[in-house]
Amino acid sequence: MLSVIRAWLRHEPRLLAVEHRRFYHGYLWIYLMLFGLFALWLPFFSMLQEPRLAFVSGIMVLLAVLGILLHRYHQLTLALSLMLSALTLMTWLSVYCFGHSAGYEYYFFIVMAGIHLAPLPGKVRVLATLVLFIAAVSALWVSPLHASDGYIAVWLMQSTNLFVVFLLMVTFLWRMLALTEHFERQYRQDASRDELTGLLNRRQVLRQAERWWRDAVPCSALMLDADHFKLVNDRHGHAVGDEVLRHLGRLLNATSRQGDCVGRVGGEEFLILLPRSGRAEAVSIAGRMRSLLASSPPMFAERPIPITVSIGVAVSHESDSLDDLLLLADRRLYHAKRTGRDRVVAGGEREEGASQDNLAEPGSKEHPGETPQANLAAPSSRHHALDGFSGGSVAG
Ligand SMILES: Nc1nc2c(ncn2[C@@H]2O[C@H](COP(=O)(O)OP(=O)(O)OP(=O)(O)O)[C@@H](O)[C@H]2O)c(=O)[nH]1
Repeated sequence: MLSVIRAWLRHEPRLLAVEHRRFYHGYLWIYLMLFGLFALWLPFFSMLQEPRLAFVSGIMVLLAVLGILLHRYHQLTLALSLMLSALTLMTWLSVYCFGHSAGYEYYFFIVMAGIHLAPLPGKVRVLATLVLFIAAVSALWVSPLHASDGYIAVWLMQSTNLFVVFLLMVTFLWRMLALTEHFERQYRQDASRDELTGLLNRRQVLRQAERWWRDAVPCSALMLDADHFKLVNDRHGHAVGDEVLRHLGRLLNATSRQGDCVGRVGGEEFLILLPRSGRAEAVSIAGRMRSLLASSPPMFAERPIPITVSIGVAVSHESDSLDDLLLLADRRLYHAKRTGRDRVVAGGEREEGASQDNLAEPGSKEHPGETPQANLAAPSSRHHALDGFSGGSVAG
């Protein structure tokens, strides 16, 4: 039962704008605490033989339940107005009955915090603060200075109220801060991840490359592109194409080592950075990626979807700048595509010579003037003739 209530309360309001999520969770917490407070006041006021206040507390408990329900179903402003009005009224009546030395006036500060931590328009905040101020002053005017005889010691009542207000205020602020931190971390993570595959996105992987290059960390770059991916989309549909990309992402993650950096930098193009790895190790990892894909292809309707990848490998000591390194990896990827796909190209005399010729116009007939640099600057738009598959190989 408790877990059902907890799950119901913890339900993430996806339909809410992101800037309102913190407000939703933080205020739900404070509404629950107010519900508890009103529920405690009911027997407390009955004990003090204040039937009017006990009766009002009962009504406040019901209003708090209503406020929580409204809030839970995203009627945030309505719930806020209801809860803050209820607390103001309750505070006003308590000050009126017990006098303004019993500590009830402190609850006006909770209302004040509730107004100013909510995402309300500036004018509404000013107006609400003014109304609250008038309510607070009028309560002090009409109430006696000291709690009348017959109540528990005034100092005890005042201290208890002060304690409760401290508790509410600290919990509220702590909760709002914790939520702010939590959501900031989540947004930062969302901003650095590729939504489809969960890998790093283009900006983050390039940022990591810049960091390593600046710190002179030797590394290899693997530029990987799915072969004839358009055919997968055309034959099986875009949703299956997405699943294939996810599968590829998982596979790249599985084959990379701790500390490697794997990102999706274009539609079906991935960049893998291997710090402190030479050419031999990079080629071996690239080969492992290819063979793992061959042995565990993505499945659709319990049938494998044959897919291969082409990979261009470049090593940092071959280049004078990061741009050059990535450009070289991209050229080799392009060369792998031109020479049959389903292969790793990692440099070497034969490939370099051939690639120089080929790369003078790398955009091919379909994209005259497209350069590998253009491929780096924007998600892949490389198109090639659909020449037949050739057996996998490692050139270099
Ligand atoms: N399903 C899916 N398809 C995508 C996504 N991003 C890009 N694509 C598709 O990927 C295909 C890329 O096609 P091309 O650039 O012609 O490349 P290709 O068919 O893989 O051919 P080669 O790279 O030459 O082997 C296009 O059809 C895009 O629509 C994506 O996020 N999901």
